[in-house]
This record gives sequence, C-alpha cells and structure tokens, in this order.
Amino acid sequence: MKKYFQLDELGTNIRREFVAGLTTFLAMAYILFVNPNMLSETGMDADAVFAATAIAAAIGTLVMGLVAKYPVALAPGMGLNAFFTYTVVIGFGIPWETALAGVLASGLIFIILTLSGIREKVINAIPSSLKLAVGAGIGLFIAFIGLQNANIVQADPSTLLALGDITSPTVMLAIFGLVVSVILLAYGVKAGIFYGMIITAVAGMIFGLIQPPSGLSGVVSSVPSLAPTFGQAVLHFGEIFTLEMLVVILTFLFVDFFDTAGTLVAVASKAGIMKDNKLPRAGKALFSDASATVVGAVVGTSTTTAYVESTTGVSVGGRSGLTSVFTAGFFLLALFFSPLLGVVTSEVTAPALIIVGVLMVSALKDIPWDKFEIAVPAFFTVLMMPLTYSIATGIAIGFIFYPITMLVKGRGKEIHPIMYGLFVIFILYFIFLN
Ligand SMILES: Nc1nc2[nH]cnc2c(=O)[nH]1
Repeated sequence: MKKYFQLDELGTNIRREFVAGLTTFLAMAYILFVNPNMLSETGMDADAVFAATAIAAAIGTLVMGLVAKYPVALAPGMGLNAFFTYTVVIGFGIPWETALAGVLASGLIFIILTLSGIREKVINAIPSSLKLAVGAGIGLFIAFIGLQNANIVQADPSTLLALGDITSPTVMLAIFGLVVSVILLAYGVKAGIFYGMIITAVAGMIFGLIQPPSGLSGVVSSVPSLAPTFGQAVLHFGEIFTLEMLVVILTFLFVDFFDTAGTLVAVASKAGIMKDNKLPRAGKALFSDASATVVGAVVGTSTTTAYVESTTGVSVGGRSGLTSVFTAGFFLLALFFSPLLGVVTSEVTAPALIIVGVLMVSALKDIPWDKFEIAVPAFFTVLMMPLTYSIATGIAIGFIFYPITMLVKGRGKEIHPIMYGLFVIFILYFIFLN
C-alpha cells in the first residue's frame, strides 16, 4: 500500500492520510443532509437521495483515490444541485426523472471528452497566473459558503449581504470554532482544523446547541432504500432529446467541466503535486470525476464533482490517493451512522471552510499584479466566483478579459489558441444562458 500510493516519496504516512481523509469527510459531511433536503423539493424521495449522495460520493472518491491517486474527494456539487432543483425542475417544469437523465447524458459526454484528451489539453492551456487566480477565487467561494452556512453573513434586502446576528448562540458557536481552529493552526498544530471541529461539536453539545446522540438508535440506523431514485435516469433517457434539455445538458457539462478543472488545479497545487504548471495524471482524475457523475445520476443525485473542501484534508497533510480512499470509506460508513452525522452541524464545518479560504488565497501572491493585462482577468476570475456563487461563471468572466487585455498590450503571441476558443465559447455561454 505504501508503495502503491508512494507515501514515502510524497513525505506522508498512513496515520496522516487517515486524519486527512477524515478531515475532508467531516468538511463535506453537510452535503449528506443539504443535498436530500434540496433535491426533495423536486419531489425526489429524501431518504433515497441521502443514500444516493453517500454512494455517489464514496464511489467517485474511491476511484479518484485508486486510479488518479489524488487526495481529492467528490460529492454532488452545491452549485449544480441548486441549478437542478430551482432552475431545471421548478423553473422549467421538467420532471426530476428527465433532469436526472440529463445529468447522466452530461456525464457520458464528459467521459467521451476526457477519453479524447480534450479536457486535459484545455486545462494545460490555461496560463499559470489564471490557474492561480482560479485557486484563490475558489478559496473565497468556499469561505463564503462557510460564512453563509454559519449565518455569520446573511441576506440583506438593500445591500444583498450584511453581517449576521453575531449574538445568536449558533453564530457564536461557529465564531468560537473559528477562533479555536485559528489558534491551533497558529501554534502549528497540523490537524488544527480537524481538532477545531471536534472541540466545536463538543462545545455545541455542552451548551445545548447540538443534540448529543442518545442511545444506539441515535448512532446507528439501517441504510435507506435507493429504490425510489435508482435507475430513473436510465429509464427516462429517451426524454432528453428536446431543445430545452440540450441547453440544460450543456449547462451541466460546462459548469462541471470548469469547476472540476479549477478545483483539481487548486487542490493539486495546495498538495504540491503540480509538475511544471501541469496536472500529472490529469486524464485519470478527469475520468474519475466524469464517471462519478454517471454513477451519481444512476443512483439518484445531481452532478457529482471534485470538492474544494478536499483542501481541508490537504491542509492537515493529506498528499496521496490514500486520503481519498479513507474519505470514501467514511462516506460508506455514513450510510449506517446517519443519525450521528447530525452532530456535524454547519457551525462545526464553517470554521474549516473559512480557514481553507485563508489557505487558498495565498496563491494571490504569485500573480503579477503590476501587469495590468494579467491583473484584470485574474481579478475578475477571483472576485466573480463568490459574487455569482459559481466557480464556472468566475472563470468564464475572467477568461473573456484575458485575450482582450493581452492583445491590447501587444502580447497576442503568448495566448494559447485554446484560450481564444474559450473566449468564444464563454461569450456564447452567456448569450444562451440568458
Ligand atoms: N468545487 C466545488 N466544491 C464544492 N463544494 C460544495 N459544492 C461544491 C461545488 O459545486 N464545487
């Protein structure tokens, strides 16, 4: 096992990979509750979606760990589950079974794109400064998710966003967790984020903000049935051949493509596994991601994708695919211990998400801000991710500016032809999206 995962070469060990796998799992565990909650608004069975979420995450993450050997975990994405629920099913009135068939189609197209090597070529054509910007933007995005989940920031009718009610006990618990985790990390404790989560959960139980598990039934439960959602995507595959579904499928494809590319680069840079600004084994990592979407659609969930939360595991030392194998194992275990996961509330995970933001924005220091032609696309890439609540939209806006500023500054020769292609595709994306 040590040899297969090259633990010695990567300067890691089984214990550290285990803590990393558990940390990533805990940072992502909220999806086990958020996803069924959201998708059930379409009429899907919440218990089946819970099981589908855990199974899709476990299989996708296991393949990523074993085949691509990346410390990257996967689960149904928060951007695309919202698009699936609120735009496709509730907005367009498309039945969830057909929408799920659309997810399946996008996953299959992805596999074809990956096998043809197109995805890998696109990722490698992105200039290093924009790759850094993507990583930093994802950092802001994930910190924003954390701040929002913990209600440290909240919606405001006049300014869109404002500070939340920081005197509310649950918000105070999240802030307590944040301060504890920051102090542990400042002292150099590698698993500071993980210990911070445990301390926050225990404090939450002591102060009555988190329900402690009671008795055996509060800890273990049977695996919910997948029957209501399993295979519906396949059964309804014949319904995707409409113009409306074509737009839906292309959106699934587009968002997943760039979200995954940005996330893989961000996590790989953080883990120090990028070589010459390129992703080693990129094809395998992309294939793992694409097949996870297919598995997810078949069992009953919207697009499964590489999670930015994987950086929490990397930040406690996770470097190899073994981290992912452990994370996958926890997702499988979660199927049996679903009541226990109630302890991992958003107040417990929020500090981790916010601190990961701190760690990820460090990429900003390597962007040449004194070069206006780079500063502009990098700035929009970073800023628009949290503001539009979409990694893919941030990338699209930033990448539209890149050839414009580079050409005007007389640096046209340095632009990779693929970046021109993306310029056109992103403009078309915005035209047809609206
Ligand atoms: N990269 C990524 N990470 C996430 N974490 C939660 N949701 C998402 C998502 O949609 N994309």
